[in-house]
Amino acid sequence: MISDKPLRSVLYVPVGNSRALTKAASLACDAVVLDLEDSVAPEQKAEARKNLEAWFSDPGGYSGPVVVRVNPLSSEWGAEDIALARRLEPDAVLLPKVDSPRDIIQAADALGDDSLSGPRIWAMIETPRAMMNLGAIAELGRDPGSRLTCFVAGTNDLAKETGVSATPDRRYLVPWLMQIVLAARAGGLSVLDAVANDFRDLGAFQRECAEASAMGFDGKTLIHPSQIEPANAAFSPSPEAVGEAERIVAAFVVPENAGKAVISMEGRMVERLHLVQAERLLARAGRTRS
Ligand SMILES: CC(C)(COP(=O)(O)OP(=O)(O)OC[C@H]1O[C@@H](n2cnc3c(N)ncnc32)[C@H](O)[C@@H]1OP(=O)(O)O)[C@@H](O)C(=O)NCCC(=O)NCCSC(=O)C[C@H](O)C(=O)O
Ligand SMILES: [Mg+2]
Repeated sequence: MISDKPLRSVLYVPVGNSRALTKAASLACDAVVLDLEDSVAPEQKAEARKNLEAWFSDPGGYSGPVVVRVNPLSSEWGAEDIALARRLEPDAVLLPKVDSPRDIIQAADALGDDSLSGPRIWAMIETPRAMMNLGAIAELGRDPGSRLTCFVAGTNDLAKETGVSATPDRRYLVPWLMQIVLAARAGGLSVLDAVANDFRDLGAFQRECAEASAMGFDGKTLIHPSQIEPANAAFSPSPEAVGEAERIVAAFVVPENAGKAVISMEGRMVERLHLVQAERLLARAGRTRS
């Protein structure tokens, strides 16, 4: 979350593409990632920074959360990108190719001395070293001064760096995706699934979103406007889930259940931890209702 906002659909917008930048204001995504990294060719990096600055001075009516994906700090563009982000103050900076906690600490320092204000940091988990260091990176989420608030899976780079086949059913990637979710929760972080490259096959995309929601992701990163609506639907609580949550809350307030730790409801055991889950789901439903 950026504060308490949902992150069901987070759209990458290539900063080198002015039509796409203009389009952002008309789209129903929960957040945009203005991308200075892989969607911008090396010779267009300087121009893209200018586009980014111009967009910040006139976002064309866009009023949602804004994340800027910078180039890796170790690259020739990283320092200038992060200095620009410090000046523009987006809600968050997305750091690609994070390998270790040191990358986050270095970026947090570059964003300013007062780490409790200014942009938060989202970390892309897309390198073998990040996978091996997941626990230590996630632990930074427990310290608000680290700025770290979100993990974003990057399966294109993970497949490239490991040689794993990115099959349509993601069977070889799913174990790593589950580790990313687990680590994010250990660190109190939000967590977003990777992009689906085949943006014309919306049937496959819906299945991937349903799977990602069941895996515990808060939302999905997207590359095309056609993916927004299916992602919003998949990561919003279903009417059935809302109905069940309401019945659990109601069951705990009836006088005969007052003070009980465990009750029987509709033939199954319901504990107070289920009440906490139900209350969370209802809060999420309230935020995502549109
Ligand atoms: C994939 C695309 C190159 C397809 O572009 P195109 O063929 O132009 O699509 P359409 O003609 O269908 O577009 C229709 C209109 O929608 C606008 N559009 C398209 N994409 C976006 C977008 N991402 N944001 C905003 N608006 C968008 C078009 O401009 C058209 O508008 P109009 O003409 O006014 O009607 C293209 O979709 C694209 O470039 N997508 C983003 C690519 C990107 O950002 N890639 C980097 C992020 S993914 C990544 O890095 C993965 C990760 O790191 C990992 O390792 O896994
Ligand atoms: Mg990547």
